[in-house]
Amino acid sequence: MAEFPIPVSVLTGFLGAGKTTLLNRLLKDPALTDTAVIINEFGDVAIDHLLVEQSSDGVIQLSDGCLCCTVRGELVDTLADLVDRLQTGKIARLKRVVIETTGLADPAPVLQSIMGHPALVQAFRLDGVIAMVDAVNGEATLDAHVEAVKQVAVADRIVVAKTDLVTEAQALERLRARLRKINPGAPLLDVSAAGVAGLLDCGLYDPKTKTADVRKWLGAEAEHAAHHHAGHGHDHDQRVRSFTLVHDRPVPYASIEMFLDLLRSAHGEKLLRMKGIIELAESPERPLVVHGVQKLLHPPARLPAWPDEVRGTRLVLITLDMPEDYVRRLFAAFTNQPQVDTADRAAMENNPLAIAGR
Ligand SMILES: Nc1nc2c(ncn2[C@@H]2O[C@H](COP(=O)(O)OP(=O)(O)OP(=O)(O)O)[C@@H](O)[C@H]2O)c(=O)[nH]1
Repeated sequence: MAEFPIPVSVLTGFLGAGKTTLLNRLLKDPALTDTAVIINEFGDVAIDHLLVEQSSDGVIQLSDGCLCCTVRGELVDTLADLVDRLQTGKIARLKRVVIETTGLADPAPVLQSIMGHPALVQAFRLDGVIAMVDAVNGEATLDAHVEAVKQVAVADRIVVAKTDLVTEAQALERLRARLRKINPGAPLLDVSAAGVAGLLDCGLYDPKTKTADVRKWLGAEAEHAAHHHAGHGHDHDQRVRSFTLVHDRPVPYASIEMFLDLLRSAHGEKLLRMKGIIELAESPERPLVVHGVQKLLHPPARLPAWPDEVRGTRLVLITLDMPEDYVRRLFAAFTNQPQVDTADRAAMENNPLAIAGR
């Protein structure tokens, strides 16, 4: 049987970045037995060579015990089908699902289709997003396609592949620096060092151990936000911003809920990723971990205790073309922080909370 919710890892990366190559290697690790691999292909993207044969129902039992399926239609249907097979005993065990997305995909809709589905959200939980970047073509891809920048921005882990093909060490270092800048919270791994241990179980919150790796990425993000300069070049990268919202006192749940609702309804598609820890007024001893991708918020989880001595609310937002000033004002309004009045009229007019006459 399976222990629900089953962790789902999403492997993204541009066309030819090396996703299938890495996946084939990872699948040899005994830790990945009873894993279902779902290859999310659309349109005329070539069928991946992982699939040696097609079975009538689309699910193949590989010799090592893994299941493999290609999705041409709805990912949701395939996942629901896996749950059905488990429950009817057609599949004996299922420990994990890995979804390899098509190279052009924005991973957010994939994540949303799982986490936004009332039944699937019971059966599956997002473990993490792994983005692969090709060391040879990475820079050009990031320049040409904002989707590639988004893939990197939402990732929990970034893997640089084909480093063996790069002859110029400086070029590789430049790419690494750029990736760190787009997403400072995610560890950056060389494909040669990327194994199951570093890539899976990489989500923010682990329901088994009831712990969250909050401190690590919050620290990195905060550091990044503090040193974020306009920089130069890389138009797409410039559009991606990360910033941290901090409040030192407990916040009522209703305020946080309203803040998040407004933020998502006004700017959902600009909010690439949000992660954070919240000190609730109702129960300040047990921090609330929130974790979202675009409009979608994962079911918030409560930690049994604070991971360290730092209390308060810290929310990190990774955004694309989002007016930071608006978000800061909105957050300040909900956390009752006195607002510093600036001459930024546009921001005030855009603020649904702005009180007339003030
Ligand atoms: N030298 C070298 N070649 C690699 C590496 N990783 C992948 N490749 C090669 O790059 C090509 C594309 O790799 P795939 O693993 O198919 O890439 P993919 O991301 O799955 O590609 P799509 O499914 O088309 O998006 C293949 O010819 C691989 O053999 C690497 O680390 N080093």
